[in-house]
Amino acid sequence: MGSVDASETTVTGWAARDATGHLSPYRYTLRKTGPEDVVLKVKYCGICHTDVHQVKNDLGASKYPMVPGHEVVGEVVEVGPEVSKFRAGDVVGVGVIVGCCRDCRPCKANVEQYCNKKIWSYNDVYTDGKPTQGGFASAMVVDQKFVVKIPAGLAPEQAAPLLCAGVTVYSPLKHFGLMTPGLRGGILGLGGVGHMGVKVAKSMGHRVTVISSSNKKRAEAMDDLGADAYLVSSDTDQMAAAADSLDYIIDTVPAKHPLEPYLALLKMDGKLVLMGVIAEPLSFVSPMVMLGRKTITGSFIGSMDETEEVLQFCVDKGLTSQIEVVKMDYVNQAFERLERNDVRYRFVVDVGGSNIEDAACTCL
Ligand SMILES: NC(=O)C1=CN([C@@H]2O[C@H](COP(=O)(O)OP(=O)(O)OC[C@H]3O[C@@H](n4cnc5c(N)ncnc54)[C@H](OP(=O)(O)O)[C@@H]3O)[C@@H](O)[C@H]2O)C=CC1
Ligand SMILES: O=C/C=C/c1ccc(O)c(O)c1
Ligand SMILES: [Zn+2]
Ligand SMILES: [Zn+2]
Repeated sequence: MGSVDASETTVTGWAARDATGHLSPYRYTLRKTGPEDVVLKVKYCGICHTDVHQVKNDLGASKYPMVPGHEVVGEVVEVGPEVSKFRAGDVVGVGVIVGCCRDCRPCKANVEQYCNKKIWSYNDVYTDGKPTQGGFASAMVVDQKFVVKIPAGLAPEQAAPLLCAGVTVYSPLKHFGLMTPGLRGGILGLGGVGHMGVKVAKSMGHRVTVISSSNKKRAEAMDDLGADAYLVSSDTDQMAAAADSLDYIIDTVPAKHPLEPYLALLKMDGKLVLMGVIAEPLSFVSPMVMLGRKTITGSFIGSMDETEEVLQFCVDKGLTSQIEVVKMDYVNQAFERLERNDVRYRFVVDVGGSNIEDAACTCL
C-alpha cells in the first residue's frame, strides 16, 4: 500500500479514463477503515468480460476514472473493531457487490445480489459519496459482509475466477434445481464463465455439451475440460441432430445472438439461462417456448452464501479454473485478447507481484 496518514490511505490502481477502455496507473484514496471494514492488499484479480463491457461503456453508464476488477483475492492487512470474521493475514476474496440495503426482500432472503440498492465493487458510489474502485489496485476497503475467506487448499490465483465466473454458474444450477446427477446441460460460449460451467456441471454429474461459435476449442473442451459433446452453433446438421436433448443451457455469449437455435436444443421444460450482458433486445417467436413449455430466464452472479459454497465445492471436488496469469503492465493486451476471444479461459492479473505502487502515476 501507499502512504498512510491519520485518516486516509493513498493507493494506486489501473484506471480507464474514457470509453477507449485503456487502463493506466491512477492514484486515489481509500476511505478510512470503518468498524465493519476489512482492508486487503490485493494479490490477484481476474479479468471478466463484464470489465470489458464496463471500461468500454457498453451499457452507457460508465463513470471515469474507473478501476475495474471484481474477482479479487487479497490478504487482510487491517480490520475494523467490529470485524469478527477476519483477521490480519487471512486470504480473502471480494466479488461484484460491496454493499446492499439489508432490509429489502432479497436482502432478507440472503440473495443480496438482487437488492435494488446494491453497491457494485466499481463504477458505483459508496455510502460515503466516494466512487467505488475495483481490484486492479494495490488495496481495497470492503465491508466484512462482502468478503469471503479463501479456503485452505485453493491457490489464491485459482480462487480469483470463482468469485464471479464460478459463482455465476453455480448459483442458477442450484436455484433452478439443476444439481441432480444425470442431467444433460449445455454451455453456450466457452470463455471464462463457460469453462467454469463445464467444470461445475461435470462435477455435479451432468452430461455436458459445449456449444461454441467455432471448432477451435473442440479438443480442449473434450480432453482438458471433460465435456461430453461439442457442437458448432453454425453447423445446422449438428444442431438439428441435437434437437430436444438438453435440460438446460447456460448462455454466456456477450453479444447479440439469436435464441431460437438454442431453444430448439432444449427438451420439454428445459431452461435457457441468460448470463451475457447484452444491451440490445434479443428475440424469439413464442411457439419456440410454448411448444415444450420452455423457460428463458436469467441469473446474476450469486449470493455471498453461494460464493462461500462454490469455493468449498471446488475444494471438495478438486476443481481448478484454467487461467493465464499476467502482470499488471500486460493488462491492456489482456483486455484486447479477451475481447477477441483469445484466452484459455481467464486472465488473472498478479497484482501483488507487479509493484504497482512504483508505477509512474497520473492524477490523484
Ligand atoms: N450474469 C452474470 O452474473 C454475469 C454475467 N457475465 C457476462 O457473461 C458474458 C460472458 O462473460 P465471460 O465468460 O467473462 O466472457 P468471455 O469472453 O470469456 O467468454 C464469452 C464466450 O462467448 C463466445 N463468444 C464471444 N463473442 C461471441 C459472439 N459475438 N457470438 C457468439 N459467441 C461469442 C466465445 O466462446 P466460443 O469461442 O466458445 O464461441 C467466448 O469465449 C459477458 O457478457 C459478461 O459480462 C459475466 C459474469 C457474471
Ligand atoms: O460480471 C459480473 C457482472 C455482471 C453483470 C450482469 C448484469 C449487468 O447489468 C451488469 O452491469 C453486470
Ligand atoms: Zn464478472
Ligand atoms: Zn436490499
